[in-house]
Amino acid sequence: MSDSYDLVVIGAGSGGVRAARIAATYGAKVAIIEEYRVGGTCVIRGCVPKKLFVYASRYKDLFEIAPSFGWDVGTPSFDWATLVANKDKEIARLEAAYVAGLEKPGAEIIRDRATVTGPNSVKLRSGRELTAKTILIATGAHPFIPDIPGKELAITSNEAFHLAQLPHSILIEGGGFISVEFATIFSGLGVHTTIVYRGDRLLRGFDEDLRVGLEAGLVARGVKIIHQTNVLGLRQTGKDITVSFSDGVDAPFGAVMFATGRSPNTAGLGLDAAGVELAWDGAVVVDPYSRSSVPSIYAVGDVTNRAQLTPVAIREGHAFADTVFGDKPTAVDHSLIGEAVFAEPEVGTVGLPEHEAATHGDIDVYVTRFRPMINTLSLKSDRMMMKLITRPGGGEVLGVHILGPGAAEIIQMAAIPLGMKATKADFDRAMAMHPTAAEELVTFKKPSYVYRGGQKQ
Ligand SMILES: Cc1cc2nc3c(=O)[nH]c(=O)nc-3n(C[C@H](O)[C@H](O)[C@H](O)COP(=O)(O)OP(=O)(O)OC[C@H]3O[C@@H](n4cnc5c(N)ncnc54)[C@H](O)[C@@H]3O)c2cc1C
Ligand SMILES: NC(=O)c1ccc[n+]([C@@H]2O[C@H](COP(=O)([O-])OP(=O)(O)OC[C@H]3O[C@@H](n4cnc5c(N)ncnc54)[C@H](O)[C@@H]3O)[C@@H](O)[C@H]2O)c1
Repeated sequence: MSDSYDLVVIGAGSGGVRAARIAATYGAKVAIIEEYRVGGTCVIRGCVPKKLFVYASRYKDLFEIAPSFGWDVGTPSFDWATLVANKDKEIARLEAAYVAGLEKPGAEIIRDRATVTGPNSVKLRSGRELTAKTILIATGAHPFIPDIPGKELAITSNEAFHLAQLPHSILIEGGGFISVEFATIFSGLGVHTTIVYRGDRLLRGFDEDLRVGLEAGLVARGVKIIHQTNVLGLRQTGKDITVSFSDGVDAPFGAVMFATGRSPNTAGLGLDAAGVELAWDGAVVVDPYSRSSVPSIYAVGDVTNRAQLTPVAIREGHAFADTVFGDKPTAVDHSLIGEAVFAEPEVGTVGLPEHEAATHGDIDVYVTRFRPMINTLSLKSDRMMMKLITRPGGGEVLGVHILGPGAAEIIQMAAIPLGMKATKADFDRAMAMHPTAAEELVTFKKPSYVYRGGQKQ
């Protein structure tokens, strides 16, 4: 096999796989190097296994309301080992599909660790050296772990997917996506779950009503939330880990998990030697076409820290291949990225949150809260929240925020009219589907409140 390529991709995750596959389809000679498993974080230890675990955890809620529909489900029991084994089988199937998707158009998969040795050269751990007209850095990110005594006793999301058994209790540090999704998973599977967060409310930056509703929903499911507190240190005490908190309290937990953000994988990659500019956090600095400060080196996905989401990495990888190998220069538009948090209750959001929209001119806000129909026969008191933020008088829709069952699925569809700059009148023209939760989005009559000159009225 020759060692010179049109394209060498480092990292076979969401961004790298898409870029390699499309470049190969355009006729480029492509090698893609992966040190762990093809598919990357999303497939192997991110989105996909996480969502499978979320499904598993949601049975708890369903079992609770089952009697209200006449079902007697006895005392349900749960087997963690079965879930992990079935999840692993599905991940192996997906990995094989990703390998086939790369091999079909002729990309060569090299299972090794790569470092960059120059603008057009890459060295593998095995000693093999490759040259490439273009190098794509798609190495992703890794969990950031606060530098505290005993940090090695804690797990991150990486380990959470392969625990030998569920702990009796878990403390999760962080107030972002991974913290709330894993709090949902662990609490749903019967683990006493506590979140410790340095801020005053989870999911900083999200619309305030989503944040309030999410916390209420997690608490209703038995998750304890400690605010404005940090973990200062961990020590082993018998089978437990004793945590020292910044408020002076010490407490034991069966496990401790850091969900404190993810840092770009650039350390030891040789990018500095090649002259590639990195940001303060180690991210590769790129232009709108994902080109780094070295013209032959590009970067896509989490390693650029633009938005650490799989569809964004995929879009960037595809645009890179179109630009460099398809004669179609394509810049990715990062201005409207919808987000879903697969917590319980689920969060879906696209466009401006209220606190931001209110600083961008006058707005009307339509909000509704109601009991999801699936809960109406039971005593479950969860509320669903839907919010539409528009320009005054039924103008352009600026934001849609949903908390509750199906939020992610609904928001995926709401992202389409928002991208088309749809108005409230456009929403209202759609005939409602009844009975659904999403019909609320097309049947709002009067604003719940408005902002004029930045003031809520
Ligand atoms: C627990 C968790 C849940 C998530 N859930 C979601 C979700 O629901 N929705 C969503 O959109 N996003 C989710 N994400 C984020 C998503 O997984 C990432 O944004 C996405 O995987 C980024 O793709 P990437 O191609 O940039 O990097 P990755 O998918 O991380 O791929 C990078 C690859 O590069 C390899 N690599 C690194 N260095 C080298 C080297 N030197 N040599 C060879 N190979 C190397 C790594 O082994 C890895 O396979 C989640 C992330 C986590 C951790
Ligand atoms: N559903 C999804 O789309 C999904 C799910 C999981 C992860 N992701 C992606 O992966 C990224 C990483 O997830 P994450 O939850 O680790 O990151 P995050 O940025 O969402 O949250 C990190 C949290 O850790 C806290 N934190 C950071 N440094 C800290 C420190 N030194 N001490 C204490 N707390 C600290 C932050 O305040 C924040 O609350 C997300 O930003 C997201 O882009 C997406």
